Amino acid sequence: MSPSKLDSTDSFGHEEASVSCSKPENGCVDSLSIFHSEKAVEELLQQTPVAGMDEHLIEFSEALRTVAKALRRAAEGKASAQAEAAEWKRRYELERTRNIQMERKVSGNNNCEMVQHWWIRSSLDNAMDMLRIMLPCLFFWEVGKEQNKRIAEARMAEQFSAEKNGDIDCERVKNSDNQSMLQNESNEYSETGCMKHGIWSHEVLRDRESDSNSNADRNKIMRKASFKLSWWCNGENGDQHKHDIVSFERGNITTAERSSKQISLKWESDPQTVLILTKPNSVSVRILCVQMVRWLRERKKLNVYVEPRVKVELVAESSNFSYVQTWKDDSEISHLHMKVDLVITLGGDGTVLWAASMFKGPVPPIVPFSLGSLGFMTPFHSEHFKDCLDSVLRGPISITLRHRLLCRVVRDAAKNEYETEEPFLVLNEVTIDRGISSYLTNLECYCDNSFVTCVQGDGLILSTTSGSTAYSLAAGGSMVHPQVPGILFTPICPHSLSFRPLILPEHVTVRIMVPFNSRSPAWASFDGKDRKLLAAGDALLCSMAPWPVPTACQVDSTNDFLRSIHDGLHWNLRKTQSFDGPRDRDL
Ligand SMILES: NC(=O)c1ccc[n+]([C@@H]2O[C@H](COP(=O)([O-])OP(=O)(O)OC[C@H]3O[C@@H](n4cnc5c(N)ncnc54)[C@H](O)[C@@H]3O)[C@@H](O)[C@H]2O)c1
Ligand SMILES: Nc1ncnc2c1ncn2[C@@H]1O[C@H](COP(=O)(O)OP(=O)(O)OP(=O)(O)O)[C@@H](O)[C@H]1O
Repeated sequence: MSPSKLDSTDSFGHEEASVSCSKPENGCVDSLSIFHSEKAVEELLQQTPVAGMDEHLIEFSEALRTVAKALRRAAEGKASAQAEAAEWKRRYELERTRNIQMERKVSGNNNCEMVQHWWIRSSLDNAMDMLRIMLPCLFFWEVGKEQNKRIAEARMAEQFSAEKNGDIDCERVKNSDNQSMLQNESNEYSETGCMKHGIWSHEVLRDRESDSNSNADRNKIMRKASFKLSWWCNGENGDQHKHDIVSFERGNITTAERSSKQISLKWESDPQTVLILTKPNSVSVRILCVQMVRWLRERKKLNVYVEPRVKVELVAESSNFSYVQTWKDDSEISHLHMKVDLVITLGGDGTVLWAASMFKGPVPPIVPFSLGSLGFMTPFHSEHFKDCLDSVLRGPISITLRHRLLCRVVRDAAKNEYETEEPFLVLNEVTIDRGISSYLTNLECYCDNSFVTCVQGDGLILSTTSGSTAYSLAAGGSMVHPQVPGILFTPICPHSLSFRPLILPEHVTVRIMVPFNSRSPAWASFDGKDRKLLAAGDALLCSMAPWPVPTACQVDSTNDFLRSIHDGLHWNLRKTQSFDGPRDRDL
């Protein structure tokens, strides 16, 4: 609408009402015309002799001003979203053209590494995913109403369900063979489709070494078992409507998605490949491993992977175990997550830590059997392994998504070269202590660049909530439900009476620095392993990793956690006071 049209409006502003209705054909208001309209409304209102008019007219003119302003803001927002979408589209087209050319080259050379091919497809997928995210955003801007948000959600669900049925999947050869998952965090988001109340994970994988005995099988396409995650609260429907953190429309602040939801894993195709990891030097573990491998292969017809050490043990037991698969060198471990549907651990908590440490990126669901002395993370009993595995393979199962910390050592000499040191992913904690030094450690601690404190004592533990029942607990930290996202900041023997432990939110980056005036260096260790020297000027950066460790629950994460602190630690165990004796009768 032009300003001149507005000039002809009568003094009651009737024509003004058409500002909000008048829209170009594409259904949205052009930002320039809105700007003019708003200006025109201002001018009109100034020209209008307000004095002497009744209150309704004044109210009406105020309302017009508000409407015009709101329309301008909406149009500006939409324009910026459109510009962003156009930029993504342009990048996508550019990448596609480049990749088609590269793909032609790759297909012309059969000896060329498939790695390259997968990487290209993965980049394409990333771009596609961005577009998929941007389009519903645009849709929100244009319509801007609750009801239409629901339509957009339904569209996204349809799209993912189409993928699930293979409409898009056939185009997607996912999970690049790129080993450096840690260097390309965005890969994580291209590997799973995300929905409001669930995640689907379904990938078509090219298995390069599915059967090392058969060359014919080398290029066989292997489909990893697909599953769906959904989360729910006790007594609440999983499809409940998501609340925004802040609702501007009604002026009410409501909380975001609750983090304490139970997560359930439902297989959408049958698991085919299982990796069994075992605690070394244990006779009971070895006996159980033999029985389990046999049962999984003969009864469940599953492919079984074990560590090279275990393969040697199994073949020594019987040559029939030659079907069991393993790897020859450690570099192959980085591909395991692409082949394995399920990991089974036979041991204690240390074996679960070991299993987690093998996956430097996404981790398949872990079923931990207890063959240790404590077992905070090992809820399954080995005597009933057939029933347990039957129900896990059938699904659905409750899982605990255990957060991990991503830790990087940054040397004073290489402050701007993070990639020079390989990062560590810890499931329990990273500990910075005085090692063999007899001096107090002196550590400067920062949280997102804000100074926290200086630790003077034996050291500091930065723990996950899963690790809260391990070393951090022994150092006086709180026990925290493993599904609570957060970083525990627990000093070890601080030489100060007031140094209480902290729990920091999950989104922060903690930086621990050994100051130049420190009398001695410090040592960092990761889940109790891999000690690294931190000299004066060196720092350790620690933040929440994007790849949690999913562990299967016996009942659910809360029940399992409470059972483990009751059974494992005898938490708050006290004889109940008897009924007889003195009473407070006056109250
Ligand atoms: N003073 C201490 O309590 C202390 C000292 C050093 C290390 N640790 C813990 O040991 C862990 C390494 O475990 P490991 O098995 O390789 O070494 P380990 O064999 O020395 O076992 C240490 C003990 O910690 C228990 N543990 C491990 N993770 C746990 C968890 N999340 N919750 C409750 N208990 C847990 C184990 O069950 C085991 O009993 C480290 O990550 C650290 O948390 C504890
Ligand atoms: N597959 C493995 N290869 C090498 N080391 C392993 C493996 N599994 C476990 N470990 C190591 O063996 C040690 C003991 O393992 P674990 O904690 O599972 O047994 P445990 O000490 O008997 O159990 P608990 O701690 O409950 O008493 C740990 O330090 C762990 O890192």
